[in-house]
Amino acid sequence: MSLLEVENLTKSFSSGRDWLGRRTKMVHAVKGVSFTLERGECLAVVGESGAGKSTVGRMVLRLIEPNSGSVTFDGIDVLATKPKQLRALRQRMQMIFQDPYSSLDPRMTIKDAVAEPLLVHTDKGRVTREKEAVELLDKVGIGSRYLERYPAELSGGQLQRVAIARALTMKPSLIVCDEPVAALDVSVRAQVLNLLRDLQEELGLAYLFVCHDLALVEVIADRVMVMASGEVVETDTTDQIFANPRQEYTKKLLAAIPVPLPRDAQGNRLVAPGKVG
Ligand SMILES: Nc1ncnc2c1ncn2[C@@H]1O[C@H](COP(=O)(O)OP(=O)(O)OP(=O)(O)O)[C@@H](O)[C@H]1O
Repeated sequence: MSLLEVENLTKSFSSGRDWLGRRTKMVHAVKGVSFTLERGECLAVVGESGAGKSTVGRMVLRLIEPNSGSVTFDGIDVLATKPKQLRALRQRMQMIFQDPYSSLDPRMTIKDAVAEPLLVHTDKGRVTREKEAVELLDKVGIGSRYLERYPAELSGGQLQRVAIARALTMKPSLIVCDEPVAALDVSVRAQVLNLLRDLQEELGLAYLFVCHDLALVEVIADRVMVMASGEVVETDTTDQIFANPRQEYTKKLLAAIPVPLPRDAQGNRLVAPGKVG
């Protein structure tokens, strides 16, 4: 049994209103998407803007309710869970958003933000909660001098590290990463990507990695699912997608990568996973 099994997910949104204010136009954002994700695996979801990538990621966590289809996480039918059970389940499948600032409470110190899930979901005492938060922050490269600071006092890269630490507090086995480095300065993207890669290896995490930048995908993903207009175009190992894309759409996406990826004379990539930046 795979960690995550997604079958035939479909989602339409109504957008636009007629002269009476009634919603009219339907956007078919996701049409019959199926895939699996193994424990410890990174599956990238790529495609142009509007392809339906984020909607798929959010439906897996039921942040968006699908119209139809099924999501099975660790044998549990996610779409059938009751609110209390879903809250518990969401601790084991977390999400990291593009904008780390919006995922953190501006009035909470960094240490409290990371310790908060332990307060809400466990009966651990304050000392233990704070100790675990400090350890996690250290693991993501946030030193002790930032513990009592507020989100507004940190850079985008530091905030994304904090958001990652918070996502790890409850020891999830799956993290949906929605464009986790897109909003960061180019100079810190590789560092955060490296961190995600290292954590994946160390903790055996599975990532559903929503990303429009194929250059990043090649570094972190084991497999790639290409989406266009709400549908899956092709899914294959990262090496196959880059070396032998089967679909024209995938070939066009690859051709649009602005800087050719560094390769040796045999065509192998020179930047090994986990060695970026
Ligand atoms: N809440 C919503 N209401 C109406 N339409 C929506 C909503 N969310 C998404 N859509 C539409 O669904 C389609 C897929 O959006 P989605 O954000 O999943 O695409 P994406 O591939 O993640 O693109 P991007 O990288 O630009 O976010 C788009 O046409 C989008 O406008």
